[in-house]
Amino acid sequence: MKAGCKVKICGITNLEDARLAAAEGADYIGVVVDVSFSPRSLTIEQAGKIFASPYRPTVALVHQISFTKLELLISSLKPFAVQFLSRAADLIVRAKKIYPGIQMWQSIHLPPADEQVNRPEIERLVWECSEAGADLVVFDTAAVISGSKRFGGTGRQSNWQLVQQLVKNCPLPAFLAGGINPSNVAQAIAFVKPAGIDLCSGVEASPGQKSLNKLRALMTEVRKENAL
Ligand SMILES: O=C(O)c1ccccc1NCC(=O)[C@H](O)[C@H](O)COP(=O)(O)O
Repeated sequence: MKAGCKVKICGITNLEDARLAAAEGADYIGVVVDVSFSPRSLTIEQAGKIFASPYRPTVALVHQISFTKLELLISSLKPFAVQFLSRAADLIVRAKKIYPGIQMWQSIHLPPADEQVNRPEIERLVWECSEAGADLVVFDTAAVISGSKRFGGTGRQSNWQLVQQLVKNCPLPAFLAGGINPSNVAQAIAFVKPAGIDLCSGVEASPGQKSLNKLRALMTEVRKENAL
């Protein structure tokens, strides 16, 4: 991975937003596939056009997927990477043998900043996915929204002091996600020093629709930080 903080714009639901994110300078785009608790989720069929588009390496986000469904997803979409929102060490071991050219990313969820964290458990998950052969981890926030637990797309920050330590000690490249937006992205990059940032709701006009102004404001801040 080249120097400078990478940017993944996630929760892309349509081709125009994929084009916009690429034109504004994002490095990756993310599409949530068949995730019941996401308002931005697409079926494999709906996601096909975005994965076939030429804009940016595209990551498929999945939750509690079977190996058979994972094979179907990979053969249909040919993603740059698969990002697992639930624990997936066993799937990663199997998938790496059959699809060595496809990156396997693991989301690791922390609670919102004002809640207690089980740090040894988080460190164990990092170790587990590293041993399994994952290429990258994403430290994201899980939170209860409107009565149900959401593993991503929450707009909530976790404890960035803790993430700073986790990133520093992580054996894999680590991205920061959760509640990043144009007004806090400079602090996120300068303080946590992640290999990349991953965001969704902070650059939207409404759920599932990206905002050109917010994307542009975000990328201006990222470029300033990357130039320091
Ligand atoms: O975006 C969603 O709707 C979503 C729902 C369930 C799981 C993951 C989801 N998005 C994945 C992402 O990678 C987001 O960029 C990440 O969770 C951060 O979201 P946000 O706090 O909205 O920036």
